[in-house]
Amino acid sequence: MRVAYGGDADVTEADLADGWLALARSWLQQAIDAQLPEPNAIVLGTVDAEGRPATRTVLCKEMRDDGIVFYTNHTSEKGGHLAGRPVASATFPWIGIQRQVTVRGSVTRVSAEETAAYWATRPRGSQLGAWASEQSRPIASRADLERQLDEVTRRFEGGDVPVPPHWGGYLVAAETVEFWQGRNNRLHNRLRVTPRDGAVVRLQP
Ligand SMILES: Cc1cc2nc3c(=O)[nH]c(=O)nc-3n(C[C@H](O)[C@H](O)[C@H](O)COP(=O)(O)O)c2cc1C
Ligand SMILES: Cc1ncc(COP(=O)(O)O)c(CN)c1O
Repeated sequence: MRVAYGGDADVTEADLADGWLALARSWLQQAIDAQLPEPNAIVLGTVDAEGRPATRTVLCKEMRDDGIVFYTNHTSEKGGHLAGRPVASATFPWIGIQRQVTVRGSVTRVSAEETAAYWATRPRGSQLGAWASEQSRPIASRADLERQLDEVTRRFEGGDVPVPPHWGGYLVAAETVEFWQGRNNRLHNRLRVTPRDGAVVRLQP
């Protein structure tokens, strides 16, 4: 497998004139228009107490001035990592449009109000799933997991499903944001922005 990159216009420092967020949103829109699967998926890297990295995919639910937001279980493995070392790296792997954006920075929880507002938009089935699963913990069988779902389904029958205390959003602060665009001969474009001072640095590919 050997794919030659290029064909579209070069991304340049001028594309960052309106800041990283405008460019990241425009690339996300291009990923959506190109019908990439799960265009808002990010590969999220965290580190454990010994500094060993771990990655998994989550969905970015908001891109805003101060960073990007995803939702998960606070008692999951990643939740444990973030409690101990509140830093992360998140990559949008838009390989189908020869792009990649990586946001790195400190991680904080979003407010309970913000989590509640997002929770309310989730389908009831996903809400029940968040109650039914002790994310990242072992379970003996699929049947046991389905029993846990039956149990919470009964518990919340006839009413709204509240936000689980173990569930919520995290903000990965945009301390650095790198825009990568594939080019021919592996001479890709890489622009790294530091939003705090607006500095843009071009990195060798
Ligand atoms: C496309 C895709 C999207 C996902 N989105 C989320 C998500 O938004 N939140 C989440 O908790 N897990 C999501 N997952 C599951 C995670 O990848 C992961 O398995 C789970 O969060 C447990 O991770 P952990 O054990 O490292 O904490 C997603 C998986 C895929 C493949
Ligand atoms: C375990 C888990 N939690 C949360 C999410 C995010 O889902 P939603 O879009 O329903 O918030 C996903 C998405 N695949 C998931 O797999």
